[in-house]
Amino acid sequence: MFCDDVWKRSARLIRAIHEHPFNTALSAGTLDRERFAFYIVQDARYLEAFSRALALASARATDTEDAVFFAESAHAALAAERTLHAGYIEEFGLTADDLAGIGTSPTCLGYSSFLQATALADPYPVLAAAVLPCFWVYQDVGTTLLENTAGVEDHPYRAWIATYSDPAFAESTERAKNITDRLAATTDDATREAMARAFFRATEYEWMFWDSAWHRETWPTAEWLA
Ligand SMILES: Cc1ncc(C[n+]2csc(CCO)c2C)c(N)n1
Repeated sequence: MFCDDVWKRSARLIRAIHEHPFNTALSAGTLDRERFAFYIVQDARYLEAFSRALALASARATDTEDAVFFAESAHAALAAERTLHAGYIEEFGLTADDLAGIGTSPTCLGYSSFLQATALADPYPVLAAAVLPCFWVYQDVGTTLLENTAGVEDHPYRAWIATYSDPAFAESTERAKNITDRLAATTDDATREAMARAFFRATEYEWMFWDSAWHRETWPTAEWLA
């Protein structure tokens, strides 16, 4: 199956995501607020782009059930997750001015642009493969975080962990995998190869997204603009 194959081929990258200092610190509850705040702000921007890519997947879906799934996911990305983000933004005491002053990072823009370009210019099966790591990687990381933090009281990132370890979320991941497997099974070799490349690229961006939050990535040229 396509999904099992690309997941296996991503094993080293997935391990690097689990072992990334951002995620080990998140798990230990020692992740500093500045890094998490940076992540949340970038993620809120990413989610807007991701939601548009899912809405386009819904519009382009050839199967009505798949269209429903992508439309619901587009809504969930904006609604449920924004509640989570709004909660943390309030907790960190970030004002509208603070948010406006935090530029979109190169990695956030890269991942968002990649998804939107794929949504607009690539075959529909490639788009399905490109959005899959977003579901799968978070479900995988969320479940591991829940296992590792089950006994911890008052974990500062409990709400984040609960969102991604929710069984309903595992169900969405299964749906996204089933859709992608079905599309891969019924398309040609060249498109299947493009699907694998899109899956790997998105998974690389998932690692980069955490890494960019850890380093609070900025534009190296930012200071040269007035
Ligand atoms: C960089 C980044 N990648 C994936 C997710 C997870 N995620 C966001 S929306 C959605 C599906 C619909 O709820 C999922 C799984 C995230 N938050 N940030």
